[in-house]
Amino acid sequence: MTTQATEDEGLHNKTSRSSGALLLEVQGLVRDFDSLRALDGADLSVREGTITGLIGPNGAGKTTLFNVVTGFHLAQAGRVIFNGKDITNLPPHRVFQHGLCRTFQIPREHQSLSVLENLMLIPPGQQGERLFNTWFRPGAVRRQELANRDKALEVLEFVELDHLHDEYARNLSGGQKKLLELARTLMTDPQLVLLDEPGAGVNPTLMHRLTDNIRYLNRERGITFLVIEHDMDLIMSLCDPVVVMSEGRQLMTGSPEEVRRNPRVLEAYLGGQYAAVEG
Ligand SMILES: Nc1ncnc2c1ncn2[C@@H]1O[C@H](COP(=O)(O)OP(=O)(O)OP(=O)(O)O)[C@@H](O)[C@H]1O
Repeated sequence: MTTQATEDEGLHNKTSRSSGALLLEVQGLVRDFDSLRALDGADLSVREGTITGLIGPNGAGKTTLFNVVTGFHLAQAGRVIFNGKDITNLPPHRVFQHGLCRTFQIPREHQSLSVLENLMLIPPGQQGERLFNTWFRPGAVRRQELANRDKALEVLEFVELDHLHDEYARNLSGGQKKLLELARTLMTDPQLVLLDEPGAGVNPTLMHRLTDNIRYLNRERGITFLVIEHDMDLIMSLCDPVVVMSEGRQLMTGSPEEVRRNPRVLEAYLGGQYAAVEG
């Protein structure tokens, strides 16, 4: 690639990162657990086309924010706007139908189902689930099952788990389970995927595969990502912008470099993870 092309590409990325439409807006979220305020007026924006990072010290409220945005926990105050629609406190399956998917810090695979079956469970509005269709339109149900299976196999090939399609999900390694989690989100053609610590417990080889997949899906399929991660090298190389949370609210948003240099960010990490940010 020529220098000019590289520069043009850099310019294009920079422009799209700063000017893409707002896809997710989190405004003033509050969530208490008994006397503990886990989210204390949390704000966050994700622009279309970005891989946005979400960092912060342990207990900052990152996973709680994911849980509230995706309907797994109720917000006590604040709003979640996705694609211009208010989705605050919708149940998880309704959030999912809007095109917003997530993975979990600890993968939630169906252990006693095969890898392929784990994916075939996913698509919303499966014809076979509706009693009317099962009785009166068995052909349509069968066609959809076959289409789901084809799509599942295609997704498994993409994440390079196709050779394990018949394996029980419980037998996968930690890294393979993370890939399966990503694969599950891809069954729905999502607009935004929230990844909760995709790198945790994943060996370097699978980590490269996972980050390559995320970059490809972002660039070629237009999927936007919001990524919680403690591995600062991964965040700094994959994400732009990076949002920093501390004590239940946003501390700052900036480029990886701006975040790395901000003294308030270092201060927030003092007492545990200073080295991780600095390094
Ligand atoms: N279901 C829950 N019940 C009670 N307290 C909770 C619950 N979920 C989270 N918390 C508390 O809320 C605070 C924020 O937790 P959260 O998991 O959102 O932080 P985090 O930034 O994701 O941390 P980490 O990086 O360690 O995963 C913590 O003090 C945590 O103990």
